[in-house]
Amino acid sequence: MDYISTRGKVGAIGFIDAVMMGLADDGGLLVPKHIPQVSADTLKQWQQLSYQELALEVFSLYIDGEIPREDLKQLVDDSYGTFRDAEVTPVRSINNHLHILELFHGPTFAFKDVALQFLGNLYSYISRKNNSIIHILGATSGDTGASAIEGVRGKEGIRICILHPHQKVSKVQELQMTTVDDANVLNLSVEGNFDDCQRIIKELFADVEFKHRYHLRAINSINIARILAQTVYYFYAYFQLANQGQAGKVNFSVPTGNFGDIFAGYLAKRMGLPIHKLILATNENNILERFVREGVYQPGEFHSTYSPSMDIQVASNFERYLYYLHGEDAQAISAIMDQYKVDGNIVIPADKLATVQADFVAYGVQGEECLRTISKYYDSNAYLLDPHTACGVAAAEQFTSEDEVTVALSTAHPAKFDEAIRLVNIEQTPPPQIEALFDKPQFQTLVGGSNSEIVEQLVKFY
Ligand SMILES: Cc1ncc(COP(=O)(O)O)c(C=O)c1O
Ligand SMILES: N[C@@H](CCOP(=O)(O)O)C(=O)O
Repeated sequence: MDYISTRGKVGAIGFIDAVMMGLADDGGLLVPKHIPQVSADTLKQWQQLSYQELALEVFSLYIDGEIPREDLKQLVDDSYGTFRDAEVTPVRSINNHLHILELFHGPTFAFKDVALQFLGNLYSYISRKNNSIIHILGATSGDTGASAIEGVRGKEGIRICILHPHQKVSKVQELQMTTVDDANVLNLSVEGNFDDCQRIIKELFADVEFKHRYHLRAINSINIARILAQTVYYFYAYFQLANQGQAGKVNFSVPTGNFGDIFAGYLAKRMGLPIHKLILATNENNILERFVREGVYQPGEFHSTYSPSMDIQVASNFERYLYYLHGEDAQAISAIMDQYKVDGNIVIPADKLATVQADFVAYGVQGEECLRTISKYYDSNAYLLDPHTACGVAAAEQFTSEDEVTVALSTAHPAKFDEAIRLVNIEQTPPPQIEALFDKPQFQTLVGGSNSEIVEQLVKFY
């Protein structure tokens, strides 16, 4: 399988090179040259597979023999052996129309573990096999950082530096990252918001000489491996419903920030999974909702919300979608992204907007509605939603017709966001792993938001 850049200036490279490159060297994002197609017969065969078996099949399509199957199987088994639920990503039925896909049974209680347990092990594998130096640089609004650190802490040959926005992540998220005392981990708490952190790391990755000199590798969803791993649970959830006799139209509702998780759903659909609607849910940071409704992509004012991990204006994976929206025309994307730097917005014509609106429906959830949704499902079903999941569930309510069911992706455990849960007067007992964090010392360095300050820290660390 070959990978190419959305901007057309990185030629066909293999899977491992794509993982190691992270952000494409021309500033674009890597995508598979051809999206593998899964036939109806294959879907039928896959329906009975365990999560691990299914992941092995999906990864094999994209890795295409570059990693021997036995090794890949071991990577998959190691990655999902750390999950607390035997099904890895189980589906819970709430009512006849709503099912919750629980993606938070990994070590850090967020959906990021599904991809980052795998990517951590993959980096370790590549480092051992190819003697490669792995210096991970990532930005987080709270969950990716904790999960990536957990995936590689203490691993030989790997160092990881994570930038998080100072005091803009939940207490549990902060503790999960900063109580790790392994010498290969550096946490930088940056004055600014997540978009600032993400902009800094992208600028450093775009400086190809710097990136190569310091062997910088990505763990954010700019890395194509993240997206591929996240497609697996769309298939798995669909099969779980099919196995329960659920025929008919199946939607997925996805709380969205960086457009990574919902892009994985889009990819699964393009591979042949018969997803009906892809419902895009945002919080007040609703750039993507506005794009789907109006065809204008324009960062707006930053809001701190009850769902802080989705407090994102500049959505990394949007460029991957634009690439498919423009018929895989890398020249067009290169021109659009150059013009975006000048204009600060992207406006698509009416025919393309019609395609967008066929691909997605979107709903922006305000804070009060998010909290109301948490209370509602707690009272009616004794089910506690985290605030990100609540956005997805509120959006599912808007778009699920009588003849449809919606799978709402539950992207985090509510114990990670107790600040919001307390506002609706719900007392939760945190899992012991989370409770234990409060007794541990923290390790982090507070830095200003300038690139030079970050570079100074990185050069010392790597
Ligand atoms: C808990 C949670 N939900 C939803 C999202 C949104 O996912 P994505 O950025 O892939 O759109 C994130 C992170 O971005 C998250 O941490
Ligand atoms: N919500 C994310 C933001 C980074 O997104 P990613 O999917 O590109 O890693 C987080 O929790 O850090």
